[in-house]
Amino acid sequence: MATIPSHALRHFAVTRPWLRKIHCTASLAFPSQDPLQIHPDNGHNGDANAKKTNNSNSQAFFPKKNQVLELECESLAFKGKGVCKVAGSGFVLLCDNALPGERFIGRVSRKKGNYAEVTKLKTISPHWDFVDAPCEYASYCGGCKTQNLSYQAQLKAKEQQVRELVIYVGKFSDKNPDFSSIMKSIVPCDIQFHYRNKMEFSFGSQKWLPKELLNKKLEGNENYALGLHAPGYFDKILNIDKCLLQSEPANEILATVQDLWKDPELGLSPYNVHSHAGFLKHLVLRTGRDMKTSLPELMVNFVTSSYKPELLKHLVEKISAIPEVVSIMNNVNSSVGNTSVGEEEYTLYGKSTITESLRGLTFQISANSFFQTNTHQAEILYKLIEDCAGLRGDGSEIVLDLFCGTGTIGLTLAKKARHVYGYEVVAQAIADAHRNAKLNGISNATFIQGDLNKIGENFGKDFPKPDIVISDPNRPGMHMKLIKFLLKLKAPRIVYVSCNPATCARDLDYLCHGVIEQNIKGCYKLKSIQPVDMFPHTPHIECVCQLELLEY
Ligand SMILES: C[S@@+](CC[C@H](N)C(=O)[O-])C[C@H]1O[C@@H](n2cnc3c(N)ncnc32)[C@H](O)[C@@H]1O
Repeated sequence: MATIPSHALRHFAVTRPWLRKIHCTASLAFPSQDPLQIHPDNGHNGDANAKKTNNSNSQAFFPKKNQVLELECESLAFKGKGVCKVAGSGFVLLCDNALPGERFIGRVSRKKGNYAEVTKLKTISPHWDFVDAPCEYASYCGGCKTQNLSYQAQLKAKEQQVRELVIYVGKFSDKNPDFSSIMKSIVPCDIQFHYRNKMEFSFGSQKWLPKELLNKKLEGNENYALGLHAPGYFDKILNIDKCLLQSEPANEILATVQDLWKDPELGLSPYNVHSHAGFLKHLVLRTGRDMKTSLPELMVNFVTSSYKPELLKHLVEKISAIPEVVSIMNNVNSSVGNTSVGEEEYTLYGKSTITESLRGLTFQISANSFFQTNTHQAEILYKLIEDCAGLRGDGSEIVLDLFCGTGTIGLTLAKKARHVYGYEVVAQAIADAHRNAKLNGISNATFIQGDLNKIGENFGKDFPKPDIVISDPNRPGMHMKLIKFLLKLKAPRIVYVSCNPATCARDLDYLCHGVIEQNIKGCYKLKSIQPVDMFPHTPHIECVCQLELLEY
């Protein structure tokens, strides 16, 4: 199963080979042709010669596993990895935690076809836009990969990534005079810390320490850790006392739990993912807002392997004394799986939901409901979606909200529409969407549970032809069945919201240029693509794309 169509990759694989790793549910198979082959009619002849040079260089140089190299990072790519080259060679090596302009010594950890991965050993000279990372864990924690890159440089790197994907995977030529008006500048997030309304911490029996601290002896239950998973490990936890991405009251709760939970008198133990013994699995902190006072209100969710409320009593007493805490929940997940969603849920203190508002609507959020994790930037994102949807506001239009989650996008559009139809695979999210509609007095919205990867011939018969389709898939993007359905449906407008610019570019290519291998014509014109930074310091990029049906 592969995703990026061969015609796009012929060119792109040479300089951006990691794109071959992007899997999705589309059914096209990646051809077994040599990805280094540059085809003369690939539509990017302007660059072909440069890439040929690059190609021959990269073939002349091929590093061995464990080889130590001096490298320079040129840009950031997929998952925030640095794109690096050996001086004088076009060969691409990807490195975690390498930033543009940085020169460093790295060891080849993995060879992958026509590129390799390296582990950074030592920085020779730092990157162009170095800033001191405010978080003490930034160098070790896999969450904020770019905290010591200036925010302006982070934005530039994200914008460049989207632009390259749109050109090389989406096949929208930057020589086209409309290109600069289609490709919008990234919308920055004006709150760069404390923006996350949800954080999930894990308890573990193996504390992870970075190499430089390894000689610090760990004794007794000092091995117990509460924090974030060490990058690349499912069983090792980086112990942390605070996270600069979450709210201040959430940090107060984390610090209170850290102070207390290792006390042997409480009899608490972390869950061991190997032996499956132990009680505490996760601590999930969610920040909402009191609708009357606009002050923060917090939910604390202890995920445990069994239901033993007496063990949590002391923690609950101390945490409930923090004024912002309005809800303490206990999700019991007795399976060997280590997710935070329990098969049973108990309220240990206060109410079972917290509230938040978005575009003037109120949402009730339970421990396991999906809600956009950066509320501040979600306001901006949803305004952009509304602008792109361009509803007339006379209540005559039908909106189809694909991958609707808890219905937030569709509900914010409902007041201007005749009817909204939402589709989503998770039953709980559909139940939340109905609850949210009721809570906001919205009666012109229907939410239906269904798997959009498995749509059949009858899909589309249960709702009238939409005037506007909103599609907001998760990272794998849209399934080929859904692409074909949309190309047949021919709704006048599509707003494609994406959290993965690579699969987004691929799907835009299909919708606008067709699926060449299957002799299917595209029928949309890309009007705009707007990158939005929802998560500063992380590699994530959101995009809002506006597509209009071509007139024949
Ligand atoms: C990026 S979220 C968008 C949620 C929502 N539009 C919002 O803004 O809150 C993607 C949603 O797609 C849903 N989803 C994933 N795969 C799906 C599938 N095959 N069929 C239907 N929904 C799916 C997920 O459960 C998730 O709620």
